[in-house]
Amino acid sequence: MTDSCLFLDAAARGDLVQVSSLLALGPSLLNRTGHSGWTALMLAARNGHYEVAEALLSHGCDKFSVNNSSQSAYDVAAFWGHRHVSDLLGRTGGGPPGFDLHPPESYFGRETLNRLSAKRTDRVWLEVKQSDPDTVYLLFSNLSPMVSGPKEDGSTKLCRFRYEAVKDLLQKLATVLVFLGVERRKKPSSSSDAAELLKRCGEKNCCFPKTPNRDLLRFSEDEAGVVAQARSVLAWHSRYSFCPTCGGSTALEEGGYKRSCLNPGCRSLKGVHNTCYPRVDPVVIMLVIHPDGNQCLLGRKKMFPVGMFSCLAGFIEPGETVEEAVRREVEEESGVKVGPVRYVSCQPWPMPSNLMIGCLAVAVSTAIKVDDDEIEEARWFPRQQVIDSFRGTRVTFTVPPRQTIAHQLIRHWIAVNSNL
Ligand SMILES: NC(=O)c1ccc[n+]([C@@H]2O[C@H](COP(=O)([O-])OP(=O)(O)OC[C@H]3O[C@@H](n4cnc5c(N)ncnc54)[C@H](O)[C@@H]3O)[C@@H](O)[C@H]2O)c1
Ligand SMILES: [Mg+2]
Ligand SMILES: [Mg+2]
Ligand SMILES: [Mg+2]
Ligand SMILES: [Zn+2]
Repeated sequence: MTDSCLFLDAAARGDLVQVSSLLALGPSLLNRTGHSGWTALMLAARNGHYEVAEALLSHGCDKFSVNNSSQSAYDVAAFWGHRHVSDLLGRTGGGPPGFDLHPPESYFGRETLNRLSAKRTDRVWLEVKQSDPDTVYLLFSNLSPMVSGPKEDGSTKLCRFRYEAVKDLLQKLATVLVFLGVERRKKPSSSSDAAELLKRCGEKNCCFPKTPNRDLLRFSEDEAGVVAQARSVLAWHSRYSFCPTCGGSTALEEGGYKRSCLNPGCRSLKGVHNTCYPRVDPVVIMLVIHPDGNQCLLGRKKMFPVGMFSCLAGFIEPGETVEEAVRREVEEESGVKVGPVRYVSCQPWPMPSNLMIGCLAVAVSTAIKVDDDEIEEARWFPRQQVIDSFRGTRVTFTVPPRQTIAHQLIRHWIAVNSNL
């Protein structure tokens, strides 16, 4: 083996002693490249060898150089999930311009409220807060929030009300009241603010939108998180009005976060039962990457807008891990077999109450056979074709809207510049 090969091999194995001694003899080895343009730093990054990466950096190696697939060492570490190494290397801008490496905070995922869950059992506190002139109320009808807009740019805003405006509504038997929390950043409140809110009660432009899938994507990030929380809890109330254990009537408790059975003999009253609390359904959503690293698998359901392709997704079944659910759903829906699975980020999806668990998954087979019941078509899309779709140049298909985790996962893959 040449010194160059020995050096690259030692870096890939994480052999700090050999890396250091070879460097002492031949400092020019530092930025030497081997197969496919990989440097020692990239190989150390690939296998998560922190100390070797640190030593190479301290000798002044070029951390910005890229291999034949345009990956920097940072891209390699980030793709393989070696967070400690990618943090060490810092952001290098390895992905194409316009593609951020870190997946952005998810739409529906921002927590602007402190839920103060401990206060849910404090009836006196809740009652005082109910009539507090500073308390803000949001109204929902058939799980749609009352909004003003849409404005010219298509965005909408939640209509906010004060106690005076809603106190009659609160008396109605059918009204479900949920305590969402207190604002983390207290906005400077002024009397004119309160007057403004009251005035909006009769605002002409307010309405309850009818198409949740589209209309719920029109909020600011701050409001989307509140809408997701409220809508999922209300959806649970609307579907679980009777006790799932005995079919008896139930009463709202704990600021709208619990329904207790009114039948004194019911088993659900003994011990803690998840049937009494709002439910969340975990769903895996995954971008499957071709074994060649340069294509991804996207599919379309019949109901999708014409030309749109998205990540495959499916409900996690009882007794299943995230990884197993990813493998099962991908094989069911596309016939493709999946090996390694890595979690990327998640998104609450309030239609009605899913938690989308976003993963990258590496395929170990490539033949596609779709499940016709669910998927109309699934295809391998080359990286460049996906980039073109995002950029709006030579568009051959459309990606889902930016508010969806599907969109963010695909973007993330482009940014990490994967080439296995
Ligand atoms: N945010 C996003 O980017 C995004 C993208 C894709 C899908 N989604 C959401 O993910 C959800 C699941 O995806 P899918 O439809 O492909 O799942 P899926 O592939 O598991 O198929 C859905 C079918 O599974 C059955 N099912 C099993 N458990 C269920 C449960 N708890 N609730 C409802 N149906 C259940 C039903 O027969 C249903 O028709 C969808 O409801 C969709 O709203 C979100
Ligand atoms: Mg599915
Ligand atoms: Mg399923
Ligand atoms: Mg499925
Ligand atoms: Zn019961």
